[in-house]
Amino acid sequence: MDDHVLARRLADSARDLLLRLRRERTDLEGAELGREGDRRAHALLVSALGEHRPEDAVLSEEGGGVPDGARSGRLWIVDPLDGTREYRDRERHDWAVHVALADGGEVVAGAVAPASGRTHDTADPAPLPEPRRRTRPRVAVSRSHRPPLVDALAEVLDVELVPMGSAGVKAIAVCTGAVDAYVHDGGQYEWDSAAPVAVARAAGAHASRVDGSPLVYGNRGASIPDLLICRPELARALLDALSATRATK
Ligand SMILES: Nc1ncnc2c1ncn2[C@@H]1O[C@H](COP(=O)(O)O)[C@@H](OP(=O)(O)O)[C@H]1O
Repeated sequence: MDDHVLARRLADSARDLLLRLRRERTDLEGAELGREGDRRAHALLVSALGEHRPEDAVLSEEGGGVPDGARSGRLWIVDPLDGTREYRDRERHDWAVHVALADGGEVVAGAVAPASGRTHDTADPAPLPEPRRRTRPRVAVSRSHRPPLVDALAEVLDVELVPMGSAGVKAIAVCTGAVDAYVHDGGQYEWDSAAPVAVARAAGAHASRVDGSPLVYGNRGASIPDLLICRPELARALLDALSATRATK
């Protein structure tokens, strides 16, 4: 099984486990349900990676820190449950499982398995749909950690902000054309963005830091606090507007 197919199978298995857990464990609510989901999906992913890729390092939101030498070698970066807040609410479907592989600091494979709808991956990526004739670009933004930078962006560029949970779900929204961009700032970790970046790039989208610099994985501390994923034809305009916004902050 190649890395792309493995990423997809693991993300799908963990997503199925999380859906089953939420359906069957009606005794669990709120934070307890989120914790149990995080714990069980993490255990599944780490055990399967140990079986299929015993030589590779693993970085998980629920695991220990960044392994030594992670920046130069092969590093699986997983978020067993992205959008934990949304998962706790049985009515919501904006959460996902992320599985990505970085090699030498670059993401090279990945999958995002959302609670509903199809898994997006690097094994069989669908290209971005043709640009729609919209007057205002739609920009996905965190619903619970809304960055001031994005509100400031909306003051210099005529965009519609679309709040939703989960970085992976927002990246998929770019891939399907439901939105044109996803902008984040103010804090995030490598497991939040690695798989979303892998699948968005495989579909032909632009992905970078908000200042246009490259996304490099396997860093000590695992922090990558900001992110821009967007349709390629919007990248220049958004980067220029973000630069103008940051200059006036
Ligand atoms: N300011 C911040 N600091 C740290 N993590 C943040 C953050 N803003 C968003 N995140 C994380 O990024 C992921 C996507 O966020 P959001 O759903 O708000 O868009 C979530 O991961 P988890 O759900 O895996 O904890 C969330 O915790």
